[in-house]
Amino acid sequence: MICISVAAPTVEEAKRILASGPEADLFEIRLDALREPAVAPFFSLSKPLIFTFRAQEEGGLRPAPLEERLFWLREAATHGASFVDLELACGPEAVAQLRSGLRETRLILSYHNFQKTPSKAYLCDKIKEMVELKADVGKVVCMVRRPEEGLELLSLIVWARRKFDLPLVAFGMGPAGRWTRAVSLFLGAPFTFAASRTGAETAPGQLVAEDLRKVLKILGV
Ligand SMILES: O=C1C[C@@](O)(C(=O)O)C[C@@H](O)[C@@H]1O
Repeated sequence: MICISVAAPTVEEAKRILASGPEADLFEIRLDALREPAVAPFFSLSKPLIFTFRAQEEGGLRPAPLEERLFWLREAATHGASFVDLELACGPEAVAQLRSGLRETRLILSYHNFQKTPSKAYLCDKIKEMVELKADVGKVVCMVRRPEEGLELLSLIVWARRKFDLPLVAFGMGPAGRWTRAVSLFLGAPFTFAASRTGAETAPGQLVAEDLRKVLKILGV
């Protein structure tokens, strides 16, 4: 599945992207991008929604206290979000607090590293923590400099499924990681991220959804 990541300064603009994204199977609403965060206006759409209020340390577009971020994720869940995504680094207390308020909404626990791909052992520990904190889906997204790093990230998808039965989104950011965004789906990642159009990328190396769809079709997903 392709998830179009939507980082727009206003609700109107974000909704325009949602209305014009036929390639998307789901959308990620980046609340940290909105000048005035809101969740309710997004629920007129029939496609599943992920809400996240990304922490600045992991690529968020503005600083916001943890309490504010948790508040908006809880709001999103109350309105019927399919997923909420919180950084694992927020810690067990914040995760438990968010988790206790979820009904149907599934919890994504995520780890992003915009500098580098840490060692596999380190990333496996992060995934173990995600499992311990009862993530429904895990996510590990790191900057890759060499194709081998991309390969390591992809191998985590298989490892997490075999060892913990955890659906894991994992791929590499940056130009050297572009291929991993497509290939991750072959290895069982539940979804991958793409941009709505050129210029609307929310992370380095993101492909435009339309192009990604073509690649997947050629490769046979
Ligand atoms: O985790 C991810 C993946 C991402 O960083 C990317 O590289 O496409 C984009 C983010 O918006 C999203 O939350």
